[in-house]
Amino acid sequence: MKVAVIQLAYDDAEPLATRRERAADLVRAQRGHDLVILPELWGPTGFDYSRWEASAEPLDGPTIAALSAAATEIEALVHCGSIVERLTEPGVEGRTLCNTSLVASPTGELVAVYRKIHRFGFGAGEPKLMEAGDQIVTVGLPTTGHTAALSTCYDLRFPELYRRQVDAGADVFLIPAAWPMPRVEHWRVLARARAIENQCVVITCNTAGTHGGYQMGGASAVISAKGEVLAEAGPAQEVLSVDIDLGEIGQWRANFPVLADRRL
Ligand SMILES: O=C(O)CCC(=O)C(=O)O
Repeated sequence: MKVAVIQLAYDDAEPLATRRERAADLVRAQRGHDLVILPELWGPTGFDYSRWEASAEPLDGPTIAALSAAATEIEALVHCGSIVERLTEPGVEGRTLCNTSLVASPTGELVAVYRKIHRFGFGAGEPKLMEAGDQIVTVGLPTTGHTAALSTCYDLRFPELYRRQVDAGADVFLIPAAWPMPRVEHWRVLARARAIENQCVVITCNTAGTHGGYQMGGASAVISAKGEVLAEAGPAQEVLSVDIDLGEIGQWRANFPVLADRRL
């Protein structure tokens, strides 16, 4: 499976419509890849919370429209990163926003919707303004027989989520983020840990640039089920293009069957 990881850079000045067009162009430029992935909240911004209300959109809004058209054009599965979703009715905490990841199929259908379970902000940002998701979400990787599970940014700090994804049949983790530079070592180490402990391929897609006063960490990566870093981006905008041998996951799990030794 050939994957393109689009580590998008943005700042506070670029209008959302321009950035959406730029992201769709970047996806279109990845013809020949089976899977393309964008970062978390690349449109509304990860850290300028004041923009979230105005940039919220429904699941069938302009972001999925632009990116599902691009997915159809290049016939790839496209993880659109995440949007600020406008829910059709208030959730259990009375809010109408969610940090929601979307996946478009190679024929342009919306095939996965994941609402971020662990909200980041310690009382501000997501916990204050958004509902939390409560569903494990997986998506089949077309023609491969493998299954990817979705999570977002701060979720990476909660290993129990990934065990549940493994129990749901996942052997690939797709993790978009807006992870800041001061904690980039946590990002790198935790991504490798999730790969090693779960014997899963991990594909992370972070943001670059500075917005809302926060410098983003980059270091998006593709990590094998053995925990080898197959490719890693630097701190600036960059597209990683990696051919992953998904067959190695089963071989590694058979040769070193650590998951079979779990004590539940
Ligand atoms: O956990 C962290 O250090 C960063 C998390 C984050 O920025 C997010 O979830 O948006």
